Amino acid sequence: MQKYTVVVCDHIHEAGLKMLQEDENINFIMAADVDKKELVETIIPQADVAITRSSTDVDEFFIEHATNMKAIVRAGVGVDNVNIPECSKKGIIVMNVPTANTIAAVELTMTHMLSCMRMFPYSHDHLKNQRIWKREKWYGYELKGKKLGIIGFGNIGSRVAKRAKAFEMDIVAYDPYINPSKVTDLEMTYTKNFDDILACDVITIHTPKNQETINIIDKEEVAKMKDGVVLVNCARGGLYNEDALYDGLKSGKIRFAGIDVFVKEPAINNKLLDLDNIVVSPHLGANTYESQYNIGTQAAGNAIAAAKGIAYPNAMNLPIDESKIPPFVKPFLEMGQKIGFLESQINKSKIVSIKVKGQGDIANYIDSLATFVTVGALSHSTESINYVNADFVAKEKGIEVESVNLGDSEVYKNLITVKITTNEGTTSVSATIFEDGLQRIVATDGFDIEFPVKGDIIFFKNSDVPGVIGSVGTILANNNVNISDFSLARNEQSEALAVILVDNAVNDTTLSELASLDACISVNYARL
Ligand SMILES: NC(=O)C1=CN([C@@H]2O[C@H](COP(=O)(O)OP(=O)(O)OC[C@H]3O[C@@H](n4cnc5c(N)ncnc54)[C@H](O)[C@@H]3O)[C@@H](O)[C@H]2O)C=CC1
Ligand SMILES: O=C(O)C(=O)COP(=O)(O)O
Repeated sequence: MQKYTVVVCDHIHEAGLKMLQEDENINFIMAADVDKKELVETIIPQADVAITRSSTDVDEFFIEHATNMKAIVRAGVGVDNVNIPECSKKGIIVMNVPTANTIAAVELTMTHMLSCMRMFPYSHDHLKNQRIWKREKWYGYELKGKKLGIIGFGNIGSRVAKRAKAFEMDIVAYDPYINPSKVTDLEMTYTKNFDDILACDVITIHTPKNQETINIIDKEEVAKMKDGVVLVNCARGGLYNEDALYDGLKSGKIRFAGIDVFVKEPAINNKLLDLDNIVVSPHLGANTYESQYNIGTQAAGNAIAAAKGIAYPNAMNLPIDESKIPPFVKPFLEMGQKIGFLESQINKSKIVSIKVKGQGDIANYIDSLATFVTVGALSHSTESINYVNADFVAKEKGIEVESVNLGDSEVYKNLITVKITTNEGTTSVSATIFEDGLQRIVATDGFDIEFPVKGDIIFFKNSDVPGVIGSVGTILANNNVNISDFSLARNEQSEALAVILVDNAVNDTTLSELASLDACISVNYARL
């Protein structure tokens, strides 16, 4: 029985572990307590799939050792510690579990916000640990009537907004990547001006960590804020520059901060911990039983599916999200791959360029189509090629891949044309899919000729003189090759092309005999 190894690199809910344990095709290794260097050097090389959380960096060191890896499942949302481009180069699919911990992160954000307003952990400590009853020391502020600036209005940010509204806060949201109505429909203020956020009483951030968002709040932004502002960060360390945060808290410009995440975790030596006006938690945004149950079971299910090659839910580096494409696109992608494969067999030499043109609605998916064509074109020369690394492999091999959207199609509803240039020449194939689902090539190398995209195909090009078809038929018959379909076309240079579909594989002797006919210009053979 085929067995796949799934390595669990960080702690996930036991219900997820049970799923892995009970699947007879899965050999599961629990490595959450293994030292990270040892994990990478000794266990990761065995893994078909790894499940990780924020404690395991999927960096170059990790990826270098992931010699068998098909997929990585990030059991959570943020993938800032996963080097996705390097994974793509190696053909490793990266998946996350995007919404399973939303509520946990939302509720932790509210916890921090309220804790900051009432200095709750400090009054708690005063009474519980220091046994001091001093009510006059602990005056706080109310959320009601305060302006809350939310940076990032996605799954978490938008839900924080709804809860804050229930506390009668005025919400101002900054997120350039959403439709403003997502905010205004909730009777909240949408802004494109970041200064509007800086003018708020309380600011919370819920964006991914990337080049655009790192240090989105730095010294300059803190300087523009209201005196006594409260800052909350339950997204990622470094979105608020930690030095700016420290200085702002130290000076009192920032009255209080609620921080769940740090640039370097575990953050036991972070200087922010020395301050008296900060509430901290050790990256607990996702730590509820409900959320960890959801994440653990979803991550395990997705890891099992990926290990078996059945599905890659929430894959982040596939060329196309299959759940979001209209049904007519997928057969075109499959056909594009077949055409790439077909053309690579006609000119068997180094590919220099691949040009993919689309007409009709399919033209909107031309980049994805180009990826599938590339996979097909390189599949016999590059064993490790797949949809994830196709673009990188092509670049590495110096192959120029171009995709062109030609807009509307005149004759066919949708038409794709694939032109592949090698050191030995250029081939071009145009194809469509008819209403009945039939995949047909409708032109090749300037000949208008129609034939199905399947089977064993001989391309016989000759000078257009009498008697050639008979001779071709005789050679094939003498070699026991049965013809299933025969199409013929001529061009203006008095050349003819016969595309002959045959029932069985054609050997080199047969092809040489065909090539030796006087009228023959070229013979090519492809198997799909
Ligand atoms: N502390 C914790 O344990 C947890 C932290 N997180 C963090 O929270 C982040 C957000 O999570 P979700 O809301 O689920 O993600 P999401 O993808 O639903 O929302 C992110 C939002 O940020 C917006 N955005 C992106 N760049 C922006 C920019 N430059 N300025 C303003 N807005 C921008 C996006 O348009 C999107 O609406 C995650 O990326 C993760 O890093 C998530 C879960 C738990
Ligand atoms: O899902 C996220 O982005 C989180 O930050 C949660 O991280 P964790 O899985 O708890 O290490």
